[in-house]
Amino acid sequence: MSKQHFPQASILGYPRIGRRRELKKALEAHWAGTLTEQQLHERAFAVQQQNLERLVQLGLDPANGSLPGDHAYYDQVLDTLVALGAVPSRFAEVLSAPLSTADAFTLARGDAQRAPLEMTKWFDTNYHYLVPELGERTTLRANPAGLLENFTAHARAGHTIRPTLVGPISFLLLAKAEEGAARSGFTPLHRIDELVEVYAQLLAELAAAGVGWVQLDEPALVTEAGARHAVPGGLAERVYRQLSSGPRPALLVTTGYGTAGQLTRPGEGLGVLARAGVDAVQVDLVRGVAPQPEFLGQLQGTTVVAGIVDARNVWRNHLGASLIALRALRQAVTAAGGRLAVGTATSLLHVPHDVALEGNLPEGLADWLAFADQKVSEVLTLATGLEHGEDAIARELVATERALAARAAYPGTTVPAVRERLAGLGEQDLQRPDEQQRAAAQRAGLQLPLLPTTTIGSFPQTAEVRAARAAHAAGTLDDQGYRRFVEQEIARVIALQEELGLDVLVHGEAERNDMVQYFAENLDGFAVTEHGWVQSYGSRATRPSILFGDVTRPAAFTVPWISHAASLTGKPVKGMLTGPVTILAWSFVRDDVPLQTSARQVALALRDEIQDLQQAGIRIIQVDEPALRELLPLRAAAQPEYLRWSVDAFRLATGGAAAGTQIHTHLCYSEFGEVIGAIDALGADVTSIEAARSAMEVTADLKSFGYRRGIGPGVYDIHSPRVPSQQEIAELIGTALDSVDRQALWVNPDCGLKTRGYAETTASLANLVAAARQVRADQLAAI
Ligand code: MET
Ligand SMILES: [Zn+2]
Repeated sequence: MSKQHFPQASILGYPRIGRRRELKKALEAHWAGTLTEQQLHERAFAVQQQNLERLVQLGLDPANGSLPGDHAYYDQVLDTLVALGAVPSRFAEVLSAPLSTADAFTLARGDAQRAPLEMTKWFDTNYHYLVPELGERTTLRANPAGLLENFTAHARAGHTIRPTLVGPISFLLLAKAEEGAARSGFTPLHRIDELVEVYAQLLAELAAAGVGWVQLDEPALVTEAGARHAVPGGLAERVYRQLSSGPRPALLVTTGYGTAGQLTRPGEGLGVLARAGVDAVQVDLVRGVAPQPEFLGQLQGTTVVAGIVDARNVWRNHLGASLIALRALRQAVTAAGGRLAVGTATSLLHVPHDVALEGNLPEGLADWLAFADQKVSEVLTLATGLEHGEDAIARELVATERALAARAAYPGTTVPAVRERLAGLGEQDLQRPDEQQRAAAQRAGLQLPLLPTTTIGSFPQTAEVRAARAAHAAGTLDDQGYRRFVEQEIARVIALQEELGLDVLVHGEAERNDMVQYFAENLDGFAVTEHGWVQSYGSRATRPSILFGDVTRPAAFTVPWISHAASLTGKPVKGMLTGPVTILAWSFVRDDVPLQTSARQVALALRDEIQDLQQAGIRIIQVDEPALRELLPLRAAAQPEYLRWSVDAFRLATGGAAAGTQIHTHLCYSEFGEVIGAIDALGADVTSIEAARSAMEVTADLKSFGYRRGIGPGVYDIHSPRVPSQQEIAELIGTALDSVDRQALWVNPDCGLKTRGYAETTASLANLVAAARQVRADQLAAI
């Protein structure tokens, strides 16, 4: 069978939330009951249509399959689950295939009896997907209705979209074994043959309905043997041979987020898919390695889609360099019997819609940036350049060179004083006094009880708090009025904590819209956007800051709030900082200096802040690193180097703290097994860590690692409004005491409380304090 030619220019996916977050608003209105399901469908369709119209306006062909059909109300993994009819057994009582939109929301949000599907980060990004649950008998049944309806509706409006699904291998590798199923050694991948049948059926139905192209995303193909999501050798070939052989639309298989197959043989994985029969294969040239001619083999007319435009960062593409790379690749691909097309490295889901929406960026910055819409234009420009030569895109090439030169020459890009300070650092700057000395000084200075209780930092962000911050940002509340408001809020939170009887207090973080953006706003070298929203999960989006220059700290910025809190109580107040890795992980970072250089710069700014906090008399300082695990490279070979510099950045930030200053850190959002060594190497005196949902598993891991310093495994899950009982918390503390020395154990929630309401927060914390007191008394009695 001769292969279909994939269009010369396309993108793998586009932001789904809408230029003004229309989809978010519609979803939330629907969940709140003010929008019917029909109205939700209409609004969502309108958002999709607006996006498609925009893409056509930017130059994508509306008819040849270059328009992505990656719409999802909540998550693309969830939609794939729906299309496969893979209803998790624990929902089988209330849901059955074919699943409706309402059913999908039940899976995503849970119901009174059932917790929602687990959510976890999509590869090394800040996007969260819902984790499918599969057992030996989970039903699998093709459910093409949603895909077909969507395709047909858009076709009627003149847009031929390319329906997109997560591919079978990635779907199973990202799924988890159903509880109970895990015991017999079952893994979801055992179901691959049945699942491939279901995909084959879906493809057949799509083909019958006139769908021209389907995109199957197989990012798991970039992981390696031994990794968490490892793909067994030979599997991709077998699966795609089978999928290619039946009746089907033309197939594009994407492998974004790295290099498919073995890193040492770039191009081999691509060749395998090509020979298996798929029509087009996309490769990630940004995070991955360019295919080498000797590994490609015969491509048999396959289109190779060169993912050359970065879809995870916001910088303008260096068109000239890209064109050179594309030409070299075209030569290799053509020699191997393939064709070359141009695309993005991954879906543009990871970047905001449009730079043109921004009105308040620092001078010049807009011209250096490319959000989704600009990236679409870049893909089109590169495709034109590749086909018709440089002259055809001369204007764009010149504009790019000019922007890059202006960026390099901008005074904030390289700040000599920062570079000199970095160059002067040595190992001694990362070193704190030895542990025993620290422990003794802190014991004497802090006088904490056994099993000290504390919280992770933020208190509920009420509508009032958000309104005051918005009024201040809009200029309707002046600085003084705002300061007074935040100080009152701090006083309220301090009084509440005293009343509850917590041992180490926090100021509550009312002044922070977001734990990263607040730091970006107060450090030079970062810019914040107005409309730069990026989907994080479901209806939630974050607005990452943009790091564009060397980092400096114009003035102490947390000190006034923390000292105010400390002035109101006799108890220790914990200063609250966000760590260097997390600040970078949740921002768009520079592409002109190594990430570790930026991490050291941020660390120095935090080091100065810690100095100032100490000077103000603050004796406990927490440096949050919830994203430490998130940036861990997918490739094992790259992990040690990352862990070295990320740990060093934390140590640089905290290395100036005196022996008597207790440094805390906080980690959440992940499985920590793989990075326990790094957590230990951070050297924090106390580490609070998410643990309630995994029944304190992490404490056992820490024990077997030999971790000995303070540890606060979270004893209640703050992601749900449920109030844990005193008994339940006491039991969790008991479990933790099986692995943790009582002198080292702290009692705290899993994470910050800012998304919670006051009623449940107060009740939960009261139970937490009571439970700690109960166990404390038992322990003291046993001594
Ligand atoms: N200090 C922060 C808070 O309490 C830590 C959050 S970690 C995602 O909100
Ligand atoms: Zn947290």
